[in-house]
Amino acid sequence: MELAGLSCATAIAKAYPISSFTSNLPSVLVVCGPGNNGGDGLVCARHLKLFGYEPAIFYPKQPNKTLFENLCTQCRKMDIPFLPEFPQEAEVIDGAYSLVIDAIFGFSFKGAVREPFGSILNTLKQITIPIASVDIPSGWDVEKGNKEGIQPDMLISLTAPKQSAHHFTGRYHYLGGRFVPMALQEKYKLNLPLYPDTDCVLKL
Ligand SMILES: NC(=O)C1=CN([C@@H]2O[C@H](COP(=O)(O)OP(=O)(O)OC[C@H]3O[C@@H](n4cnc5c(N)ncnc54)[C@H](O)[C@@H]3O)[C@@H](O)[C@H]2O)[C@H](O)CC1
Ligand SMILES: [K+]
Repeated sequence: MELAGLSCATAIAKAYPISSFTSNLPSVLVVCGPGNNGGDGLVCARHLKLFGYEPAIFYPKQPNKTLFENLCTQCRKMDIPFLPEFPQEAEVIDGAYSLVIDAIFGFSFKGAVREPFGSILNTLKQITIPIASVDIPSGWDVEKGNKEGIQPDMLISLTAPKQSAHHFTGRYHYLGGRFVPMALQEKYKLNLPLYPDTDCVLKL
């Protein structure tokens, strides 16, 4: 999770460098879901802060587990605010932030979206600032995607692109999570591209 979150922040900093924003402290809204995809989001927020961005986190369903509690503690100690509620108006998000990180659901998402995430995703469908999705655009079927769902500007595929990545039409697709042992890559015929040097991300 640490390496996944670092990969996400690194890829985001490459696609949206601070110099590309009008503000030199670009505000980033990181929306975290209840599973490990949300954990990747928490780690990503921390690294974005270290890279000079101004992240704020919305984390409505926090699991009662030490791992996630510790990740939250680290964020708080780095003065990253946790929003008490989600801005329901798309215009409010467009006005307050430069970028949204979607760390709501990853590969374990299934069925119809339950609240509060249904309303959140509906609002995210209306914003005009770019969305960067961690691993899978939230609300998409892992294999089939979702034509009616959010359409992110960026996708960071972790470990390996999932089947639904074929439906991604945004500008930036990165691979991150350089931690799969060779034996596993061979066993599952992952056929992963080579990362350059010691980089933790690769633009696809
Ligand atoms: N395992 C790995 O190799 C790595 C995984 N990483 C990241 O982890 C996610 C997958 O995490 P997981 O905890 O399995 O699940 P999710 O975060 O995708 O979500 C589960 C969470 O969501 C709830 N849920 C499921 N469906 C719905 C729904 N329809 N409505 C509302 N809520 C739903 C469910 O109850 C759980 O609470 C993977 O994508 C990566 O981001 C790391 O990359 C490290 C390597
Ligand atoms: K996601």
